[in-house]
Amino acid sequence: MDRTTALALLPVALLLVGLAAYALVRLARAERAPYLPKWVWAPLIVLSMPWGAVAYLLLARGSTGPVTAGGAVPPTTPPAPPVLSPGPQSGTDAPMVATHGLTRDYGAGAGLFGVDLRVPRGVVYGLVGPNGAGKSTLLSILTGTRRADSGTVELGVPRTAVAVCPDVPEFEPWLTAYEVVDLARHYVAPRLGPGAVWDALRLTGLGDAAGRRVGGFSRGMTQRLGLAAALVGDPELLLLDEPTSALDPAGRAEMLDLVAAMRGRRTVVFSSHILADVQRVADHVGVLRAGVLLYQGSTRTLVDEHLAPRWLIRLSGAAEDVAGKLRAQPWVRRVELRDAGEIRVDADTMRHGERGIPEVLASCGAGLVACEPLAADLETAFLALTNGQEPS
Ligand SMILES: Nc1ncnc2c1ncn2[C@@H]1O[C@H](COP(=O)(O)OP(=O)(O)OP(=O)(O)O)[C@@H](O)[C@H]1O
Repeated sequence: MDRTTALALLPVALLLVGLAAYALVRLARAERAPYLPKWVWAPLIVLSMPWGAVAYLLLARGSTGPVTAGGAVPPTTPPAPPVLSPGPQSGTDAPMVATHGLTRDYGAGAGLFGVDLRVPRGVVYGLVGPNGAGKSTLLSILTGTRRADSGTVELGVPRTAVAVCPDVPEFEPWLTAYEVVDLARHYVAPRLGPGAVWDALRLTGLGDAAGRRVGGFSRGMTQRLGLAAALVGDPELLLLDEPTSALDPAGRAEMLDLVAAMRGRRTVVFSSHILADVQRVADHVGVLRAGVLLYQGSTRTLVDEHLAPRWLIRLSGAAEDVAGKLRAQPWVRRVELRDAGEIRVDADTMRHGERGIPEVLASCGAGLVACEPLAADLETAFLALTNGQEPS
């Protein structure tokens, strides 16, 4: 080869080497490679220049795309890149979701401020807060559809193992339910067969509606379809925005059972304004107010911490004596004498009640039927934390 030909071919050679180098860098940074192990891709890229590099870049692009709303329809415009430092974390104790100082300031006090979220693996995590607390902002940053001003998000799984379901999922009205979920399968889990589509439809109670066009679906059915589309890829992390908002009581109960059954197998983060629902299925809870995470941890602990020091006493005989003696105790705040020998007592502290009530009952020789602390619920704890602001 003469010098002139060699010089003419130099840019092409540089381009091929550059392409291979770029593919190798992408491969090295990827958590896992599409279809083949990483150690197979590396020599393939080098030895079959440029075809190995081209094939890798095309396939990798398809397999690491953004998580789709409802897991079904690819977004028409790419979402703004969130502040993300994904990378799976090692060890079973590593949280499934961890944010560090997540901030999105909309101005005038609205937004999200320094949120350090920790979602352990395998839990059902309920996100609650009053109107405008920042729940949607937080969820949309986690899903990658909104950008944070500062802070980071770490996910314990690749983004391909994350599925999202918005509160009002939207689908092309002329598609059937089967086609919607099948489309999601093609996009997020082509390795799975049509059986996965049927499983997801049946699980969400849409097996009989598989052939119906979704344009005629009610809001509740559309919400279930969104969940089916999200579940078809067998995600490890499921992010649900108000999953029960459009459902009637029976549909809500079914959806909650479905979510509860995922505990241990998947990690579910869901926002809800129905605190009874959250208390029923969420073993962990995060309480947001004005963009600040006021509490996160076990739902049980939150409720227990706000147990009202209040007891219900049932007596077999006349309760007036006992009520009178209780009123005379310095640690008793309030005594309510009810019909049928029932007394409700508010004490200063749980400890005072636990010790003082049995003493008073014994000193009166009262015929005791029952004496039980009145359980607080998540609503009580929530209102105490948020200064009486209603959840929304
Ligand atoms: N794009 C935006 N630009 C400016 N302000 C916004 C924007 N999005 C949300 N906000 C404001 O940020 C605050 C938090 O909103 P966000 O929707 O995250 O709260 P939320 O807890 O989901 O409320 P809701 O329960 O009412 O849906 C609100 O005051 C809202 O008005």
